[in-house]
Parts: sequence; C-alpha cells; structure tokens
Amino acid sequence: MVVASHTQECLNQPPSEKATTLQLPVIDLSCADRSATSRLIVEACEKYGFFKVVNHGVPFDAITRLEEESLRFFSRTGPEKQRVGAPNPFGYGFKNIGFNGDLGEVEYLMMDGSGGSSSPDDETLECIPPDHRPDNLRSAARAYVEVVRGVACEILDLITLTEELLGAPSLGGMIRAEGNDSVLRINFYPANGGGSADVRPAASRAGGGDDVGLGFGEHTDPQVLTVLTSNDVGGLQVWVRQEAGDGDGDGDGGGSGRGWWTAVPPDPTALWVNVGDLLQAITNGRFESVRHRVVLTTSSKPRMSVAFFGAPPLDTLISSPNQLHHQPVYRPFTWSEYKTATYSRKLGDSRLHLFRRCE
Ligand SMILES: C=C1C[C@]23C[C@@]1(O)CC[C@H]2[C@@]12CC[C@H](O)[C@@](C)(C(=O)O1)[C@H]2[C@@H]3C(=O)O
Ligand SMILES: O=C(O)CCC(=O)C(=O)O
Ligand SMILES: [Fe+2]
Repeated sequence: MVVASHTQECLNQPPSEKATTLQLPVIDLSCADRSATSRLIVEACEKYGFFKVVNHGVPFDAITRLEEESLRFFSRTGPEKQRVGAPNPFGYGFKNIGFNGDLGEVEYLMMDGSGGSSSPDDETLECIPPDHRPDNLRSAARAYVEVVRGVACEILDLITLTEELLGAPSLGGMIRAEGNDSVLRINFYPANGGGSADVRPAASRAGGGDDVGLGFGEHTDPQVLTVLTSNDVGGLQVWVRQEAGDGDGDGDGGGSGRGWWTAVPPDPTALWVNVGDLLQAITNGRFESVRHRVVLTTSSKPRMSVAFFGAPPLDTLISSPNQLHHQPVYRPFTWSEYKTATYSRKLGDSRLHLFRRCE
C-alpha cells in the first residue's frame, strides 16, 4: 500500500498578504511498493523540487548526537571556532556566505561529505591543537554522513525507476562513487530574530511589516540532491511557482515568475529533500531545482540545520539521458565546470542558463 500522503500545511508568505494553505508532498520511504514511491517522488520533484521524507531510516540518535556536538561547537568563543580555519572549502564560517560578498545571519561548518576515509576532512584539522579539535563532532558527522548518503542514494535510485529514466546511468551511483564531491554543512541561526535589520529579505524591506532578519538568502543548491534536517525551530521557506508543475523546462529564471514563499514547518524527525541544479539538468528541465531561503524567527531558541549536498566526482559529465531528449535544453558539462561557474557567482544568481544550448 502506498502510504505517502499530502498532509503538510504551510502558510503563504509575501507577496500574497492572504494566508492560504498549501500541502507539500510527504514521501514514506518505508513503503514496500517502490514503483509507487518512485512515481510520488517524481511528481514531487516536477511540481515543487522539494518534499518531506518520513520513515527514512536515519536513526534519530545520529541526528541528535550531531546536533548536540554542533551546539557544543557553536557555543565556543569566536577565536576558538576560528581555529578550525575558514570554509575553504572545509571549515568554520560566520555571516559571510561564499566569497562573493553574500551575507547572512548564520554561522556554519562545512565538512567533507564524501564518506571517504578522510571524511570529514582530517587533514584540515591536523593543524589545530588537540584540545581545540572538535573530535566528537567529527565522529558524529562521519556517522551521520554514512547514513544520510544512503538515503540520498536510495531516493536517486527510486527516481531512476521511473519509465522514462529506466536504462539511464544510475543517479545514486553518482553519489556513491569513490571521489564523490558531497559536502556536509551545519548551519546555526541566532535566536530572537537576530537583531540585525541590514539583511532583511526584499519582501520585508518593501514594507511587508515583517521585521525579521535573513539567515540565508534565496538560492538554489547547485549539486544533484540536498537532504536537510533541522531542529524544531522554523525559518526555512521554499518558492512555490503559481503554476507548479507546468514543466516548461525553463525554471532557471532567478526567482522570476509568479509564485509565493511557503514556510516549511520544522519537524526534527523528518528529512527534507531539495532538487539541485544538476538534477534539473539531468532531467532536461523536467525537475526544477527549488529556490529557498531561511528567515530568522522570533524563537528564543537558535535554529540548527544540517544539509547533506550530494555531488558526483568532479570530472562527471552531466547530461540528460536520450529518453528525455525531446529538445535537449542544456549542453553537456562536467560538475567541475558547473561548480566553478557557481562559486564565482553570487548566492542568488541563476547559473543553469549559462549552460543552455543555443537555440
Ligand atoms: C555565494 C556562494 C555560496 C555558495 C557558493 C556561492 O558562490 C554560490 C552558491 C552557494 C552554495 C549554496 C548551497 C550550499 O550551501 C553551498 C555550500 C553550495 O554548494 O552552493 C553554498 C556555497 C558556499 O557557501 O560556499
Ligand atoms: O538552514 C536551512 O534550513 C537551509 C540551509 C541551506 O539552504 C543551505 O545550507 O544551502
Ligand atoms: Fe540551500
């Protein structure tokens, strides 16, 4: 029996002043009927590029242990945290997101998520005196990566079960591959609205009256698939197109088009999945990478989230399988090419259009 249901209630955010409700898809990964689950995942990826996963098999202990160790780390003094080095690519970051001037009310740790023997990044930590090394955090992250990577691969394998993708190269195999470029990011957002007016989202500055800070500006994730978990503090919002599911293969317009920001209610027992840019390219634009952002809440507790970004080895060629080539939208490119283009741009910039075939 298919247990996946549509039970999630979300309130609309600006630009629509009227609060209506929207149901986001919920996928039950324990469902025995894999082809039915596959269809539901594909539908969710086409319509929203985003869905909730329950009964995912990640032990709650693995999540809480990682959150506790992360909290211990973020509670240290600034100079202590900085000893792990800047996030280049792995390390500790504060307010600066990337290297192109993007700011957010967030502290974070970037770690190797490849599941390889040195994961998360042993070498970077060698230069840190042992009493400052977040060893317990590192081992909690390693254990979490082990299981969450399995969930990401399972979801990708389920996607390749759909008729149109049968015979295509294994998507899960990309993330399982030796040398995969997956990353783990732990985000920590301040409590009580953060207290800064400088980084408010555009909707608030325009007089929305919602005086909250912006934790993480709007963007899409560049990799194949993101698996996200958070504590019980909200703030995540996803952009839902008014005509969600129109499937025009042109969803890289940088937040243009009609739609609304939809608040994602926190659920520490669930995982959330984002379609990334690479999956949009592989599906020839049939799936759309979801734009999302994090606004600060007035909660007295900080929000913490852990994002696993599943990415293939750098030299992997990204192209859509022949079955989906009605009119190929993008030219083939490597993840390395795409990553370079992404990291040289601003957070909110759209980048997939750079790889569109000339018409
Ligand atoms: C401003 C930037 C930060 C980012 C690299 C970029 O130049 C553009 C994409 C950003 C993003 C968004 C999703 C992930 O959080 C991230 C790790 C990624 O792969 O792309 C970040 C990058 C980052 O924080 O370095
Ligand atoms: O903190 C969150 O919920 C989302 C973070 C995010 O979008 C990211 O790290 O790319
Ligand atoms: Fe993201």
